[in-house]
Amino acid sequence: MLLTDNNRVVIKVGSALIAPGNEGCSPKYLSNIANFITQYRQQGKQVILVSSGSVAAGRKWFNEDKPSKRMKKAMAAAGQTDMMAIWDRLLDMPLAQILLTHADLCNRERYISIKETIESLLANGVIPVVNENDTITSEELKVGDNDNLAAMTAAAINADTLIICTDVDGLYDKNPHTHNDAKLLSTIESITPEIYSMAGGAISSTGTGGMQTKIEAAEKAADHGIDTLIINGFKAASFEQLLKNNNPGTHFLSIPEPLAPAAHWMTHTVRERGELVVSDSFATANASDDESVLTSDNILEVKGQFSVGDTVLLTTDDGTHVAKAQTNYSSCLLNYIAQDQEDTAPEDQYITKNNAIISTEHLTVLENV
Ligand SMILES: Nc1ncnc2c1ncn2[C@@H]1O[C@H](COP(=O)(O)OP(=O)(O)O)[C@@H](O)[C@H]1O
Ligand SMILES: N[C@@H](CCC(=O)OP(=O)(O)O)C(=O)O
Repeated sequence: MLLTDNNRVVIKVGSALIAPGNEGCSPKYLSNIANFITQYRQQGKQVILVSSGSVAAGRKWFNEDKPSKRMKKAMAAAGQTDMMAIWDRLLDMPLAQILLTHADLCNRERYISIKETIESLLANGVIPVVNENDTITSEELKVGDNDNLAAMTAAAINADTLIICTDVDGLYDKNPHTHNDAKLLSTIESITPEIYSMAGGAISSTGTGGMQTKIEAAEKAADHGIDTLIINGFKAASFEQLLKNNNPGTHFLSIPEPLAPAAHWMTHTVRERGELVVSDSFATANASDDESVLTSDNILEVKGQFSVGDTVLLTTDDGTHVAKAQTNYSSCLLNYIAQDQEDTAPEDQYITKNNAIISTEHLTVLENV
C-alpha cells in the first residue's frame, strides 16, 4: 500500500508527455494526468504541478533542427504560454504560473517568498504550475532540469510525495531503450552509488537529464522525508493504479530520519559559490566555544569570488568539509581580513556557526539560517 497519507503531492510532467513528436502541445497524454489531478483533488489532496515542455512546445515556431542554448531560451519563452494554455484547457480549476531559477531558490528571502506564495495558492484551491524560467537563466543561475526543480519545490513546501511522470515505466537496472533485457525495479530502499550507476542520460531530443536527474531528485526528496514515484505518464493504467494507492512504477522510500528543513535547504538546494579554508580549531570547536567565532585568525584562505549572502563551503587545510555557511562579507573583504587587515572589518565576527549548516559531524546544526 502506498500514498495513503499522501496529502500534498508534487507531480512532475516531462516534455515528451506535453509535446510528443516535437509538434507542439498535445492533450494526447495530458488528459489522463489532468483527470488524475482532478480525482486526487476530489479526495482532498493538494497538488502542485511541475511542468516541463516550454522548449518542446515552442520548437515548432523555429526552423532549427539542433537549436543552440540561446535559441532554446527563445523557444521556452514562446512555448511557455502554450504549455500553460493546454493545462488551463484540461484542468477545470484555477492555475498559477510560477517561473523559478536556481538563484531564486538559493536566496533565503526569495525562497521563503516562494514557499509563502505556494501556500497561499494551495489554501485558496489554486494549482501552482512551476517551471524553470529558462529565458533568463545562465549556466550559473539555473537548476538545469525539472526533476531536481520538482524535488526542491517538494522540499520547500513539505510535500508528502513526489510523482515523476516520464516516458518509461520507472527505473530499470539499465536503460530499457538500449537494453532489451533491462529489468524494472519496483522499490528502492536506499539510494546508493550502485543505483546511480544504473542510470543513463536522456536519449530523446526533448528530455533533459534522463534517469540520472530523477535519482538525484529522489535522493533530495528522500532526505526530506518525501517518497518518490517514477511512473509511465503515457499509460492511463499508471494513474488508475495510483488512485488505488498502488505503485505502478518505481517507488523510492524516504529515509527514516530526514534532515531538518534548514539543513536540507543548505545541503540539497543551495550551491556554494566559494570556499573558506578554516583552522582545525574552528572546525572542531563546539558552537558555544569562543573558537566557534570565525575571525581573521582562523580563516586560512578565501577561494573564489562571492558576495554578501552567498553560500560558501568551509573546509580544513586537508580538504575536509566542515560546513556550509551564508557569508556576511564578500570574498573581497574576507580576503583583506584574512591577510590580517582586521581594522577594516566593522566587527570581529565575520561568519559564525550560528549561520553555519552542516554536513559533517564536526559542527552542530543551528537554526534560523
Ligand atoms: N536505468 C534507466 N531506466 C529507465 N530509463 C533510463 C535509464 N537510463 C536512462 N534512461 C532514459 O531516461 C529517459 C527518461 O528521461 P528523460 O528523457 O529526461 O524524460 P523526461 O522528459 O520525462 O524527464 C528514458 O526514456 C530512458 O531513455
Ligand atoms: N524547463 C524546460 C524543461 C527541462 C526539463 O527538465 O525537461 P524534462 O527532462 O522533459 O523534464 C522546459 O520547460 O522546456
